[in-house]
Amino acid sequence: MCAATLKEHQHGKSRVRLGRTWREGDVHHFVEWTVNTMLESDMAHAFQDGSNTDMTATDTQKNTVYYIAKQCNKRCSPEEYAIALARHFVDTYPKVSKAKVWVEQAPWVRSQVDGQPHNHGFAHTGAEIRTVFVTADDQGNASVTAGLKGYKVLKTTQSGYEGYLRDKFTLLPETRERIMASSIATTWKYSGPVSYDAAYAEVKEALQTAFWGPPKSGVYSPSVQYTLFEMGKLALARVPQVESIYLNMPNLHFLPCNPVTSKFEDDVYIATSEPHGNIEATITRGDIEPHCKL
Ligand SMILES: O=c1[nH]c(=O)c2[nH]c(=O)[nH]c2[nH]1
Repeated sequence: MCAATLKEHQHGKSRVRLGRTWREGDVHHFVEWTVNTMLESDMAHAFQDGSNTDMTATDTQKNTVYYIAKQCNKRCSPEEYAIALARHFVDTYPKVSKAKVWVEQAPWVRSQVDGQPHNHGFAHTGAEIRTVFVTADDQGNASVTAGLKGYKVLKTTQSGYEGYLRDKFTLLPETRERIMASSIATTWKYSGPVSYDAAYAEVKEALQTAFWGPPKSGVYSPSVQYTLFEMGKLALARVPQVESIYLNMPNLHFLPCNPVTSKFEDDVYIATSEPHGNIEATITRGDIEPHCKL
């Protein structure tokens, strides 16, 4: 084998995604961070001799990302969090000479319902796309289908999932307290001409209101399925020209996280998008009274 010199080396964990809530009474704060770590350390022997002695495994680094988020028990900036994490690595492991931490914060902002800031509802800014599908035939008929996709919404409480079939394949614990998050894709068909901008705004507001509920108390969701139907019903109730509405709502999971020595207290979550649940339905006009009278 030719002579070779090992130059710079480092090892870390990439794309560790976490959700962190801080509950200040009824008002919840929420961040979603994607964290990358890299450790420069005295680990040449791992590359050269195949010995892993004293190595801080990347799995350990990943667990520490969640652990330090748990330790941040007061609302903090991503900078303060990253400093605490980087310091932890150099202070805890003598072989580590430098820790590098990158954090990306997802653009979740507090939502508004009825012009009021919501206690526990959040919307992702910027990703929403308005869609239109039109047909016109040679008989003078036309149809207009409007829509919205990539609209990410989240609530930190007032969501659960219980009572489902259990068999040997079922591992999911039942809960009445979880984060619910989705990226809404929806299309709705108009029965005739309408003021399209105003109708779009009204449908969107109906979907938001049924998802988050009133600004102070929210509304309990027993499943994405139930909430989806409530959303569709409220859109039909509020905008008479909407003939039917299709809603697709992935269940973007934020899983309870037990960071090493501490217990889950509805505070630190493992953010995932793969795999995710996927729920959809088409709702048409009938004699329906929306439960959500808002
Ligand atoms: O609201 C939910 N609906 C489901 O169909 C489902 N399935 C699952 O595992 N979690 C959930 N949550």
